[in-house]
Amino acid sequence: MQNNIQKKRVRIATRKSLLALWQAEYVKAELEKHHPGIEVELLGMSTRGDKILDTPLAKVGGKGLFVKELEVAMLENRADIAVHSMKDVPMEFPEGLGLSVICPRERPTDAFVSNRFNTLAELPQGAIVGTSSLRRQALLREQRPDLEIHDLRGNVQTRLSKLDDGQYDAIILATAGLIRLELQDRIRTELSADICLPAGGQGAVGIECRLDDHEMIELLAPLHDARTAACVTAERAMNRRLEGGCQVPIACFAVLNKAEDEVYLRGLVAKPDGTTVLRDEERGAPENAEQMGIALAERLLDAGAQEILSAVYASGNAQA
Ligand SMILES: NCc1[nH]cc(CCC(=O)O)c1CC(=O)O
Repeated sequence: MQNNIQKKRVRIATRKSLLALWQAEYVKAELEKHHPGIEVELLGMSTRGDKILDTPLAKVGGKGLFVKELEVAMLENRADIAVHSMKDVPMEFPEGLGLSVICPRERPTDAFVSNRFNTLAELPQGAIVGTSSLRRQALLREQRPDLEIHDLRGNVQTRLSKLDDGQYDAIILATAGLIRLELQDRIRTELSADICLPAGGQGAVGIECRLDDHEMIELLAPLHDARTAACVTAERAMNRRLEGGCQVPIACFAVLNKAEDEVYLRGLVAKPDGTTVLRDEERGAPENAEQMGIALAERLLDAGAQEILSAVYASGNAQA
């Protein structure tokens, strides 16, 4: 195939939240940097996840709540690519679509955000903490069974304004989103991965496109970060084997060492009330990231994860 790229126009499908727009603008700027003269356009869209705001996220159901409408736009050729938070991207793609790029990861941790307290340990008995993620809920309860966890929906700004209204003593948000929106001043502490292991893909941005659009795949290639991709591949393989996404009490987080020859993957499956947290880990070469994720998932299943996940699904507290 020849190397001179013909395509000069790229339409990016994106959600309209400030965080989604930041991510789409980031991809636009990167494309413009690597391909001077290219024309990049943002196509803002609402997804079901954006529209249903009054129901706890874990009960809304349906995979890919935040991505489906963007995928339809690509399949109908109204858009060329979609930019996603990897945490929200389902394990399987519609036929003809796939991830072609994973961008360099932002900080992957969760952040403790409060107007009155500096750390989780400082919270008084029975304090109210806002989060809509079963993973965060379980891991907070593991540390502090006395806390009251209340649901918290909406985009990052909405969640912060609910905190400021006094509805919660503290809330937990992804550090990456706060940094991207220049809201890092709101972070009191970053929760360590030992306490609050991140969700698979957290902090990473991915680009989905039509798999037969070879010109687009070639255009996007310079945005790919192989190091982040190795980590996210291991995390997603674990999630896929557990059939879990970000709406079940599953966490997985991989790091690559400096020599770039070893991936260290940690995973867990928790009861939503935090009384049981099954943790395990795996190390291996980046080329084996996928197999590592599967192996870790299978050990967790053997250790009792199947039972925990079946109970979560049966209670209707998670999307299938
Ligand atoms: N589920 C919503 C979502 N998806 C991605 C991020 C943060 C950015 C990222 O992880 O890349 C957030 C908000 C949050 O969890 O605080």
